[in-house]
Amino acid sequence: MTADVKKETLGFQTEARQLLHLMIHSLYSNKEIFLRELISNASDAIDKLRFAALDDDSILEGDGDYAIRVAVDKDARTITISDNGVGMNRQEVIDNLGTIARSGTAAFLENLTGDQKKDSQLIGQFGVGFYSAFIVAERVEVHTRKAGEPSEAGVLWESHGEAEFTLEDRPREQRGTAITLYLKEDCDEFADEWRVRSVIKKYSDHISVPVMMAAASESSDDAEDSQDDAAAPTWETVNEATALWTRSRSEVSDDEYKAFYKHVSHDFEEPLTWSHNRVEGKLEYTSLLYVPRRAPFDLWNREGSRGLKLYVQRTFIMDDAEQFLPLYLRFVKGVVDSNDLPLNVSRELLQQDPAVDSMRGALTKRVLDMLGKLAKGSPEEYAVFWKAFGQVLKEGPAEDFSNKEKVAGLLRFATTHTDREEQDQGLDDYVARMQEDQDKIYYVAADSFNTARRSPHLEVFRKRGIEVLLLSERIDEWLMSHLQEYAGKPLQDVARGELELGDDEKAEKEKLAEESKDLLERIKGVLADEVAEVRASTRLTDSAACLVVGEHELGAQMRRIMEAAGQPVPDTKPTLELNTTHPLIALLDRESDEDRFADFSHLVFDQATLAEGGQLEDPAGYVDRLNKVLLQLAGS
Ligand SMILES: Nc1ncnc2c1ncn2[C@@H]1O[C@H](COP(=O)(O)OP(=O)(O)OP(=O)(O)O)[C@@H](O)[C@H]1O
Repeated sequence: MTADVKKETLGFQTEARQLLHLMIHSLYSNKEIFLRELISNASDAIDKLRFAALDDDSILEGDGDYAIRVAVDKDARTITISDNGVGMNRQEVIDNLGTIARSGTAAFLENLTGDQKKDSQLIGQFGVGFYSAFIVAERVEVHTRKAGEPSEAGVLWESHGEAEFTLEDRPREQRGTAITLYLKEDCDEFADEWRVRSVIKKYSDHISVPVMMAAASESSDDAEDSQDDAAAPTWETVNEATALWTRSRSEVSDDEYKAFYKHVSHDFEEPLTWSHNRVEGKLEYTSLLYVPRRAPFDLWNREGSRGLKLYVQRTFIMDDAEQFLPLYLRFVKGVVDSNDLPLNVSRELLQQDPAVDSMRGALTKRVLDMLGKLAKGSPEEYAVFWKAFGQVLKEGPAEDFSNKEKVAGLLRFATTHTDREEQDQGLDDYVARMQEDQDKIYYVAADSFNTARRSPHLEVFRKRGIEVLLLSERIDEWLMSHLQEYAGKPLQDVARGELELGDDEKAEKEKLAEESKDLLERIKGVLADEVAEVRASTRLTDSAACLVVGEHELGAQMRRIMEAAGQPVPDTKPTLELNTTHPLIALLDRESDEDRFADFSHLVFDQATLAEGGQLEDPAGYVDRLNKVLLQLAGS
């Protein structure tokens, strides 16, 4: 018979071992969370079974009374969490409790610094799950049997949370999973019934499955009594046990909303804000949407997990239902519970269902309104949001044409108004500060904040006190190409096309062009290969020159990004604009030596390229010419 028992010892996957080690050593100050994690897993296991039973209820073996039971034994110093959920077979136990298969894990582990304090914050972002048992336990036993399989299929998993675990066959009458923690010496508070009750109330009230403990009157500190109770306890429900989103808003406290967020998001931090709504009418559904405080590791991974937990008439259907929100709102977490979708809905069906489309439209508006409210009501919290998710929101105008204006109102920028790197100015702020005769929203794009801020293109704007948005993120120029206007005001790149800030400017420009006609032509002759045109500038006050691209051409910043990505870019030349009042340009005008004139012209062009953060085609040539001029000036 013993041959059947098949006990084997297996090693944890390296990453799992790392995680275990880290967890045990860094989450010490927050021990009680293990209970939340294990109850959360038990509730997920029950949700999964409930869902599987929609197809075939024989899997329930006649027991549809779902419950999670928590039993403590003070003398043995154990706590056991059992559920009658789906359970696991041998292979699933190996896969789930010996490795870490979740996406983002690798990224998480790469981010570890070895600094305990920092790492424990990281782990908070990551969600710890089953392994958190080892924060309080020196040994953990998992006895489980998959629903629908015979009792002989039961498996016992056991580990001290170090390098290995063992696995053996152990029949189990009851389907589902029982996890027993043999508590560390200084963790025996978790074998105390009242302590455990209070932790359950704190974290698991919102879980829709009853979490039960032996009735209070029956368990006592007396060792003998608790043994008797263990034989036939009367169980009573400790948590609220109604799905939180089905309750009315006025009945749910902020703490409950926060606890529920942690359950659905596996985030340790509190959410920034949330929105809970019941919709009645043509479509009936309830949604509870949260905005997290921090970006998950897989935010930039297009296959990363996103989407909402979908329930149909309170039955859990799937995680990560991404059809209910657009990609640029992929940071939103929460639940949607529909009364209209069929219980057997699949991902494929969701894609085709017109009800899903209209829910998506409404949920998108909800999220945008929630963000709008946050921005208005608590700008500091909104700044936290913007730091974490601003770049994702910038994808909005391109992805979601119908909400372009709404999304644009939520964007935040650095501008010349504050001249600080913080992106904290909205377009509404900008529009409110616009000058009387100003009809455009101006921006400059560069590859860093400082390059943008020091751009020669800004000179005339600064002189006239006209505000300019300072853009320095890769996505910005692309964003602007989709945004085009806000509040009826076109967005204008200050480095593009001909600039006329007022009527007087036009006349001035014509005058300048006329006066310096010869010089401009002379330079154009020298730089014919580099520039499309040379003209007198009204943009500059301090700098000698700047480059300008055509109204409909690729911006310089976009061009650099595309080149860096190895993408083909159209072969167009910029226009060189000169500040004809600048002493250097005056010097150029007086230069009669043609060679020196050519060197000077190239220098001016190269400097204009450098000032906007561009790369020189021939940096060595630039250095040669510059040195030549310097030596001449020094008289040698
Ligand atoms: N009580 C349980 N019943 C059935 N399966 C379970 C149970 N507890 C854990 N598992 C399985 O083990 C897997 C790993 O659990 P773990 O808590 O480490 O991660 P997770 O639940 O996937 O992620 P997180 O804890 O961050 O939510 C689960 O996905 C689930 O498949």
